Amino acid sequence: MDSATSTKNALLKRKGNDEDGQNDLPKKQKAESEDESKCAGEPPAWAQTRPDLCETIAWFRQYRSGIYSSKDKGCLGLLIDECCGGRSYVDEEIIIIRLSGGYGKDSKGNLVLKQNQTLGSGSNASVKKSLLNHQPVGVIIDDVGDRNKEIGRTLPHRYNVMDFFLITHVWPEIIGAFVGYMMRLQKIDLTSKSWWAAKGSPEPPASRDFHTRPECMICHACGHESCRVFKGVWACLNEDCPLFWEFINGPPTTELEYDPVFLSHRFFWDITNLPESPTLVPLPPVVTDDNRLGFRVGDQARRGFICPNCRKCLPRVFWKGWSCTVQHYVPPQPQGNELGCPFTVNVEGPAIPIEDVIAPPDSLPEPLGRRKISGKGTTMPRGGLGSFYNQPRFAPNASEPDIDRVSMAPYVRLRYPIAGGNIGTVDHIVSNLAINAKDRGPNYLFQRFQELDLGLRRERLTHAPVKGLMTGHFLVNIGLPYKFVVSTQSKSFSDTHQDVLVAYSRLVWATEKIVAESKMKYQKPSELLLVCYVTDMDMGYHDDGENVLGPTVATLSLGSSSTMFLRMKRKYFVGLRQSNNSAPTLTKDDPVLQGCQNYDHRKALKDRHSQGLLTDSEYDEERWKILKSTEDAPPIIKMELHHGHMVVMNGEGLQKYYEHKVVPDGGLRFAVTARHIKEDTVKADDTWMGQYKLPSGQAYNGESLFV
Ligand SMILES: O=C(O)CCC(=O)C(=O)O
Ligand SMILES: [Fe+2]
Repeated sequence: MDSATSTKNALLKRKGNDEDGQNDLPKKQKAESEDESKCAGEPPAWAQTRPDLCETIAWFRQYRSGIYSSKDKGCLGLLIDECCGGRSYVDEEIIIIRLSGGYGKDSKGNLVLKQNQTLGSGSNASVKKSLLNHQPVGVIIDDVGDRNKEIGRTLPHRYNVMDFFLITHVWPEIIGAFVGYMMRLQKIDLTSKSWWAAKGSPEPPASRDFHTRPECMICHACGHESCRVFKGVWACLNEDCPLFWEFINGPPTTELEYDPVFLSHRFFWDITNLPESPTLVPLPPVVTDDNRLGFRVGDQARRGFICPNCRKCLPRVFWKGWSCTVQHYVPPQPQGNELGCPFTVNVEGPAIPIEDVIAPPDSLPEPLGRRKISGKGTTMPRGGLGSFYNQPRFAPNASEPDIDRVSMAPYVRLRYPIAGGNIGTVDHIVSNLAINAKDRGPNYLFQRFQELDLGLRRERLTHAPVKGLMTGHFLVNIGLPYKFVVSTQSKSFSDTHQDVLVAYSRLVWATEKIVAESKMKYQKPSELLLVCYVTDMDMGYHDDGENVLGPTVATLSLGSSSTMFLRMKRKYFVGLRQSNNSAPTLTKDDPVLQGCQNYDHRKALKDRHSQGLLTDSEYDEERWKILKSTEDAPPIIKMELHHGHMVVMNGEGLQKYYEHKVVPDGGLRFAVTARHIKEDTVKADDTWMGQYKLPSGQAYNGESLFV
């Protein structure tokens, strides 16, 4: 047995003896055992939240399960957490863990295998692929408490990158009542000491035995060869054999322990001959004038890097660039390990000209009447009214708008009424080249929004499926705090640059006009949200929050184009609500909106119920007969939003019953949204932040600013 093996056995033994009378130990022994519970070094990369890790480590873009794989290469990365299985084992160079799939919690909350596993599909097939291909697999170890149970040591951080490993064995076992698979991995680099080895443990041996292999035996029933995995016992490991998991000499009398040779044997790999040598951790780039744009808004803009000082994963959080700062975290994010490191990669540079993000317009505006519906595959029209009208591209099933060239001239107004009574209206207000080029108009604002220090950053979502998940875009909130989606630190209107308020005044003009027509009471916007998108950023389906908002929401688009979709929320479209994997329930107070699934039938039932012809339970029973939780509602409105355009959603029902999403084109784009926040939803101390009176000279009149 080499010295590495004896350390390991010590580790294994200690795992079982954790609480064994530590207090009675003599001083020297106690100090040694305290060292045993600490790691010898620091990980090459670490993160406090899973999203930070997944945005930074290219071989582990897996937000939920423990295995990340690619279709071609198989398993690329895995996470060792608290539930790696009963017979799991971790030492300085070897890891033995279960494969995933088929596990669930029993009545006591223990994770148990609930069905047979196979290697035929999903992540288990990817493990097999990596085994056969000698694909390096990156491993991360997670410490949820103050000590990872598998390794028996306190790890320095929550998520810790270990190293690259190769999968050496995959075999089936009986786990509880079912067949489950296990795998053994060996660290690729055997020359340097692993950072997770015990503090004070010896260096790895200089020379290694690469010849010894575990003892193997051939099963007389199936002819398969299986190696000795467990100490003192042997069983056939061919799951198709009648003698599978039948131990010769009878079932083991004690708990199974790994055979020392199975743990200690090592394979030699010529690293240069492996299929590829991926990068373990990405170091920060050197940003130059030549490559700046790519990091600022292009292909590299969403990459994460490792801080060279403290090795923290740095996802792109700030519009200005990458920054290793405690401000990445907002309560209730973990507060530990905040090193206050000053490292930054700044990507600020000269403003990107508007011409670079919108294609040059082919011509001046076409006469509005000559509209052609474009065919499939045409590219997004850019550059103003002329090209927009050449290719209006309404979504299939989506409604066509009424065109109004007068009431908001020189803007053209496309009005989408929402079917079914009192829901509301959506106005798409189309600008043109002349409007965009006017003094302090959209072209100017696009430039200024890049030059001003607006404080744009990605924020942690408050109701995220994965803790720490960030918005897919940069944002900053002005005026009253708007906390529906993210807990944003708001800036008051009085602390906001005049140029931002120029955008605000344009939205005030648009909303005043539209609300006046609707005969609703005008509620002035008291909040302004600036959203900035670069490559790969978007905003999925959401509503803006009918409980905290007045009924009017208006957005000004600046820069690159995008498409906005509006659809009925699923629970109203199908009449059933379903959260996660739970069984569907009937939508309470189903309004049965025009355009929902089974409208006629559902409406007839609702009418009979409200006339007292059906009791509550009869109504529910009848609904269960016809409602099916099938698909999401198709979008009823699809709007192409180009530079300078505005959208006004007016009506509470639009946020309550409908949801919208924005799919940007990929270039730099700002969306400026004005909302009225209900004051009773804001802390009294904060109300001053939303107070703002446009000084004379700042109100927009539809042409240019009054100056
Ligand atoms: O990007 C946009 O145009 C709209 C953004 C939006 O829906 C929002 O901020 O809630
Ligand atoms: Fe929105």
